[in-house]
Amino acid sequence: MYVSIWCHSLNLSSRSLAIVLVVCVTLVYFSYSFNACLLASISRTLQQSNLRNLLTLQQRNASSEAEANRVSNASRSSNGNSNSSTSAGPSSNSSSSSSSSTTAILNSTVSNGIASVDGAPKYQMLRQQGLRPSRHLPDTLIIGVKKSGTRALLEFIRLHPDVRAAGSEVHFFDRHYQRGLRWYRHHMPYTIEGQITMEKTPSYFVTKEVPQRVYHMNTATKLLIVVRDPVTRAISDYTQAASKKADMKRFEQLAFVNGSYSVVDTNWGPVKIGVYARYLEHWLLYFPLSQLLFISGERLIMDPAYEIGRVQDFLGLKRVVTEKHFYFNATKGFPCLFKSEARSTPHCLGKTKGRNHPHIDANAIERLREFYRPFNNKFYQLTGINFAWP
Ligand SMILES: Nc1ncnc2c1ncn2[C@@H]1O[C@H](COP(=O)(O)OS(=O)(=O)O)[C@@H](OP(=O)(O)O)[C@H]1O
Repeated sequence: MYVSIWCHSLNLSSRSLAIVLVVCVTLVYFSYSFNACLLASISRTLQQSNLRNLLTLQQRNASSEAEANRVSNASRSSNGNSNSSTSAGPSSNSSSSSSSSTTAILNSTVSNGIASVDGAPKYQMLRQQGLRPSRHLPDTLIIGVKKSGTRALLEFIRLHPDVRAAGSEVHFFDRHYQRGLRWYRHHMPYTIEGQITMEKTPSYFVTKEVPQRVYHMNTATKLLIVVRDPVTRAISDYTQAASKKADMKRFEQLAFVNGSYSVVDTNWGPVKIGVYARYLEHWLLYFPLSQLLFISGERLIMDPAYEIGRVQDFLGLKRVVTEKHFYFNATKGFPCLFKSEARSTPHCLGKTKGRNHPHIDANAIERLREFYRPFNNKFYQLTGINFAWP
């Protein structure tokens, strides 16, 4: 009645009234439906993530008692209890003075190797189910080798729901060691029980102090090492440096002493890093070969699923990341990722990965190959793998 009076007073015809009413009803209907959909979608998302976490936990609990031992091992050695290890240890000489200073740092900075997130409301649901997300020191490190495909490896393996990784290179063991393990742990992502914490800093492989420091953090740390033909690696390293410095000398001028190709400049970083055997020998003073996994940088490009399969086996993970997650992107010239098996969200590494290399004189390349050959052979012998670099 009021509407009719109102319409009369506005001198509207009954047709106009009908149109106004239809528009109003439609608006009310759409607004109601939109809100209902929004609420349903939010609630579905919450339920799914919750369920996924529960499933992950159940899977891990069922399949991996050893994994639980590993986690408790990590906590033990975080407490400075590295003597309880059954893995290969350093020679008594090498662990003397700096060993005790390391232990001092451990004792002063870490109470139990774990930082939990009590009080954060977003974790309330997980806590109600007895799951306590917390930050842990890494169980696994990608220690190198620079420019061999370490970023690709990390991006590929972190597709696995049981792997959580620090986003950027933390450089704890080579640059920030004095900040202590509490600082390091704070840079790790939150994990729930059964998830692996991972970090990659490629300079760890070539930094002298790092093997002993990792050993003192956790003797059971698993080490992933991507290696690539040292000549291509050197050129890649040079290409990266040249991209940051406009007046960089040519590769051939830097790789050899006095500009001739007779003497290789072994003090030049890009050349020096490629003598893998020298650095590996140092790591083997602290860790048995069984704790190291070598990944071929070449094969990581040609057949990423194969290499990621090996990595999952090595880490005791179910093979969740498979060939279904990869596709070859012809524009990029490299394998790229689907972030799920449903082949959604394609993703390639950024522009700094997969750069065009400058042309290098073939004689310079041949001379470098000759230089590396004995070191490569030594590396094959130490690892038991023939990488067949030319
Ligand atoms: N899928 C995919 N996409 C792009 N690039 C790939 C991929 N897999 C391996 N690579 C190779 O990774 C090289 C860079 O190595 P790193 O990630 O170890 O570099 S870094 O040390 O972290 O700077 C990079 O070296 P450059 O080609 O010289 O850029 C690549 O050859």
